[in-house]
This record gives sequence, structure tokens and C-alpha cells, in this order.
Amino acid sequence: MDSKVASTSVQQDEELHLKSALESINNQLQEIGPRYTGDDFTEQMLDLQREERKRRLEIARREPYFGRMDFRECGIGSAGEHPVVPLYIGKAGVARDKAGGDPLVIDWRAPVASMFYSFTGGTEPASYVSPDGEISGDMHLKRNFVIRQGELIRYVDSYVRGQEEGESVRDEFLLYRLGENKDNKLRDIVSTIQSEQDRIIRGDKNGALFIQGVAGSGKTTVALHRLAFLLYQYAERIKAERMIIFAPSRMFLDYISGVLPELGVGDIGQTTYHEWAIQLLEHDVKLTDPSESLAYWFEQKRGAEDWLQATGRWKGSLTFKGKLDEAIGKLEQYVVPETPFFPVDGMELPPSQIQQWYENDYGDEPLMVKRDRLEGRIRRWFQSELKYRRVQDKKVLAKAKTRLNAYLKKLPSYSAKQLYLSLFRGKEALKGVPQAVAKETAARLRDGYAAAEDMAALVYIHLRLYGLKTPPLDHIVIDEAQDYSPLQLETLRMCQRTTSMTILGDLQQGIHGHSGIHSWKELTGLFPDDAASFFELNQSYRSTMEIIGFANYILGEMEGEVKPAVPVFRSGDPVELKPVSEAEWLGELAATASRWQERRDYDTIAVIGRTAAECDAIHRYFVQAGLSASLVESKQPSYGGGLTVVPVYLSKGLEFDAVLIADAGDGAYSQQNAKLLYVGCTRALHKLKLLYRGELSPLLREADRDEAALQE
Ligand SMILES: Nc1ncnc2c1ncn2[C@@H]1O[C@H](COP(=O)(O)OP(=O)(O)OP(=O)(O)O)[C@@H](O)[C@H]1O
Repeated sequence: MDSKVASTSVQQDEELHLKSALESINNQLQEIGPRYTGDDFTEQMLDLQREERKRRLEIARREPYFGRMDFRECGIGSAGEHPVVPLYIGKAGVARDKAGGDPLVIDWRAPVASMFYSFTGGTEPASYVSPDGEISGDMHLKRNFVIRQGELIRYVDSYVRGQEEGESVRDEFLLYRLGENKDNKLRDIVSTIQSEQDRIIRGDKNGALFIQGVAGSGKTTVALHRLAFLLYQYAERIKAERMIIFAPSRMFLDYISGVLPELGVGDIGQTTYHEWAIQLLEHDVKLTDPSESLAYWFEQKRGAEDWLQATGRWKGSLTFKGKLDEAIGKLEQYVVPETPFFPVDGMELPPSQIQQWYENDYGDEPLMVKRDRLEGRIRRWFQSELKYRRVQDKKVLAKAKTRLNAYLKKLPSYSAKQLYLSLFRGKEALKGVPQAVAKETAARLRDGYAAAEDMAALVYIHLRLYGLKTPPLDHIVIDEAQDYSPLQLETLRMCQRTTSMTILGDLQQGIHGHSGIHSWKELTGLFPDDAASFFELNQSYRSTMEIIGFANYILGEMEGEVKPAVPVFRSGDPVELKPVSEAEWLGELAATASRWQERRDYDTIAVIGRTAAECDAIHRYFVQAGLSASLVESKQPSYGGGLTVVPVYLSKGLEFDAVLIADAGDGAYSQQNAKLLYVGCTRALHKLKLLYRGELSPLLREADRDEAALQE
């Protein structure tokens, strides 16, 4: 048959199917009556179920499904050989009608839908694990749709049985999606999740799942989809309110804030480690301005000497945790006073009795909780003994009370801040800590402040002394985990009954090496072997082949083991590398940004500077030149898209259709700054241009020799 005729009739069939699906969804929505407002408990529960159904139908009304697969289950059913069944897959599952029956749309997280992602072609049987065991069969068709406002815009067959033509067709839909422009929010990828990503999304709930992924490999996106999957798969066992995402900044949280609602998931906590810590510490300390530390590390040139003196890695290490354990152990020795308690003559409470209560009655409770219970126990002993001895003389009673209060003062009572401060004070100050650091840390704490590098220690002490006062967390996601210390991760582990974490990052983007890890072993080592799994994502989906090829040259200049990113076969403009004189520099930046804005090819454009001071100057010039641009600063809660001027160290995690690196000269990026420059270049989806003043950065000399990759 003529393939054009065939595709016209497929288009018509799919349009008809879409029409009838939308009709069914609308009818079902109309049938859901108004909300129940009475007191009947059963009705209230039914109302909640109706609301949940309505929410799913509303998601489905916007885009009922994005994929179809035709599958024939192996074996013989009651009516003979199983037929080939078309299964439509969408963001939310929808029943065919109010009574249930066959699903009209299958939720992408359902076990059968996993084949849509795991099946990558060929005639081998496809299979999935259903609640009743493994089911296998033959895949006959895999089709992707783009549906907007109820209209079928496009469909692409990525697999048709009997017409396998290698892999090229399969990528067509992915390429179409990757070629789209992006706004200022990360989006869901349910329609194009790749099999390597799907394995992570559907990975086991228990244990710590680590993902090392190159820039643009979809780590953040995958982690968010995994949360949606876990909530669906373990609906009875985990709650959204007990899941939490840790991200590096408020701006980053705003950037990712759209994905979970698009996937129909709400109520998941989203925070930064430091904000969370301050809350856990009940605001007993304030965090010093993080922009001071950023300014220290990124605004001025830092050499090897500064790195050696940095205390962040030490304060986040397991050696330091050992010191904290020692201090807490010492404190524990003083909980039971050495002297007996004599409230009135002849009435004695010996330390051996108190010790016995302490050891036998309070189990594994945190130290200060045990101390408080002990205080209560002593008070009860005091009252009952006075009663038993019928002590009624007011003077004797008053004296006894004074003695009680004096005795109870002997039970040590410490906040995390006080205990931590005691480690840095006087002659007892921790050995191995340079005097200047001890002094500075103590002075800060006395003023009620703690630096970012002190937060994990404070949280650790607090949890050991007081325990977690909120319900334990069901699942934790840590994004940009290469910036975490082992002690930070340990504190989060203490907030769970059973470890269930998704920990993602990229060592090649570890620009906070003064405090973060240098090898994943530093974090994986916290878990027993059977409780940690490690995944690598080496394919980059964000950028064109040209951009990735260019950025890989920078990777080649990094110290230690590096893995080049593998691009998806998506070609775009060659990378541009252009020298400019000091006098031309700002004008050239403005002219390029303005040209890109006028062409309207890009929705988001970033001019990435080396420092905040440089960005400030560029932004002021742009404004004077009449360009509409926004400037990203360290404390900013969000960024608005369009043309943005951003310091490279704040651009981490974000992405832009077009990126202009303001100055890639050797004055801006020396050999030690490979990670920074790599982060900057890998923010670009479709277009990358770099200007440089003076000599080109040594990190780019190899790239500069590759004439084929560059545009003159
Ligand atoms: N399977 C996919 N289909 C379509 N787009 C994808 C897919 N995987 C990732 N992407 C896109 O690639 C881009 C990068 O994703 P994401 O930001 O999650 O990557 P990342 O690994 O966290 O990046 P980085 O470490 O550089 O910040 C996003 O635009 C995302 O939508």
C-alpha cells in the first residue's frame, strides 16, 4: 500500500480515537458532582476519591496521552490466543468509564507502561513485571504523539514490527523534543524517558541510589520523575509530605518547581540543606551570608594555598564526626552526678541508683532526652520520699527544694550550639584545628551565627542530643550531591528509619571542591555495600553535538578521572570563539545579545560572566544600551527567563537556549578553573559563543585547534 495513504488513514484513525477519548474524559468530568461538605465520614472519604479522580481527569483533558504501544501477551487466554491490544499511555491513568473496566489511558508509572521505555526495538519478546509475576509478549507498535488543546499535532512511529530500520526512527521524536526552546522552568520528559533513565526512575525504593551523570544527562529531571513513580508504586507506604528534595539554592528550587505539578504530584518538601538545618536547630543560630563565602571563593583568584587552608572539607569529614562523637561521649559520662543527693537529713539518693535508672530505663533515646527523663525521675523520687517520710516542716521543705534545684543543675544541659562552641574554646579547643579557625568559629557562634561549613556538625550534634522531633522521612532526594560532605549526608541518613535516598551529581561540575567531595566513595562508603547502588549517565540530552564536543575539550584539561559526555545525534551551529579587544568587549557582548534577541530564535539567552562584579558591569552596560536584561544575584529566589546576565558559579543546574561566555580569556579561566568553564559551556542547548580578551584560556587551546568544530 502507498505509505502516504497509509499514514493519512493512521492520522484519521488516531484523530477519531483522540476525539472519542476526550469525549469520554469530558463526560466523566461532568458526572462528578459538587464536593461533599457534610459530616459523614464515609461520604468524606468517597469525596476525596472523587477529587483524586477529577484531578487525574483534568490532567488527561489537557493531553490525554503521549504514547501508544500495541502489545500481544504470550500464551493462550480463555478466548484463544491473546489479541494485539493497543495501549495508550499518559501522564494520568483514566478508566474507560465511571464503572472502571479496561483503562482508557494507562498511567506512565504502571508496570505495563514500563515497556514503553524499556523496549528499544527488535523482535525479541518484550516483558514487564506485573503484581502477578513477569508477563512477556510481542511488541507490534510504539508510537509517540504531540497533542495540544485537544488537537493531534503530530505522531511518530518509533517501532513498527516488520519494518525495523535500525535506530534512526526511534530517535526522531526525541530529537524533535530536544530541539525545542526552553523557558525559565524545567519540564517533564514522560514522553521521551530513555531506557537508561527509566531504570533509575523505577529503581528499588530502599537503599541509597547514587547517580553520577554528565552535564545535561537528565539527573535532576530523572530524580523528580522517580519521586512521582515512588508515590504511585508505594502509595500505601510513603507519603508526599514525608519526601524531601534538597537543592543548592532557592533559585534552583524555583527553576524545578514546575515538574512535579505537571506530573500531578504535590506536597513534597523542597528546600536547601542550610534552610532545613536552621529550622531543625529551631533557629538557635543564624546562617552567615552565603554570598560572603561565594565571594571569597569565586570573586577573587584563589591558589593552592587557599585550598589547603580551607576547613570545609575537614569540618564535613568523618574524622570530624569522630571528634564530635568523642565530645558527646564525654558529655554522657557527666550526665549522672558523682555525688549523692541529700535533700533532707537521712534521705539519700546514691549515684549508683541514678546510674541504674539511666542505663536501664531509657534505652537508646537521644542524650538530652534521657537527661530530661532522669530529671523527671529524680523529681518523682524526691516527691514520693518526702511523702513517705511525711516531711511537712515548711523550713525543711524549702531547704529540700533548694537542694533539689542545686542538684539538678549538676545534670548537664547543652544545646547543639553550646556543645559545638565548647569544642573551639580555651585550652580544650580541638587539636588539629588552626588557632585562627577555632577563634573565628567560636566568635561567630558567640554572636549567634554559623557558617555553611558548620551546619552539618550542628545538625549532627542536635540529632544526637535531641533526636528528630518530626516524623522520619520516607524518601530524600539530594541534587548537586557532589557539593555535600559525608557528615551532611550522615545527618540526613539519621532522619530516616530505613534508608531510601536518591543522590545525584556530577564530580566534573564540582566547583565547590573546598567543601564537597572529590570521589563518590566518600559518600557511598557511608552505606553497607548492599544498601547502595551506583548508576552512571553518560549521554547528554541538553546540548547539540557541537557544544558537547567543545565542552569535552575542557574536560580533557581537568585533573583526575574524567568521562566525556556522549551527545544525542542532534546537530546545530558550530561553537563560536572570538577574540575582542578591551575597548570592543562590552559593545560586542551587547551586539551579540541584541542580535540573538532580535532573531527571536531563542527564548532564553544567558550571558555568563566569571564574577558577580563582571556581570554587574555587563548588566549596567546592557541597560544603558537599551537592552532588556535581568541580572542574577546570589540571594535571588527566582529568575525570569529572557536575556539574563549570570555569574558562572550561579548558572549551575540551569539551562538556556543560547549562551554567550563573556570572557574566556586566561585572565578569567586559568588551568584551575576547568570545572567552572565546563559548567558555563554546558548550560547551552542550541547555541554557544565565547568571547575572550587577551590570551585565550589554556583550557580552550585544544578546542581552538579543532577548526572543524568552530565557526570563524
Ligand atoms: N529523555 C529525555 N527526553 C527529553 N529531554 C530530556 C531527556 N532527558 C533529559 N532531557 C532534557 O535535558 C536537559 C537537562 O536535564 P537536567 O537539567 O535534568 O540534567 P542534569 O543532568 O541535571 O544537568 P546538569 O548537571 O548539567 O545541571 C533538560 O532540558 C531535560 O528536559
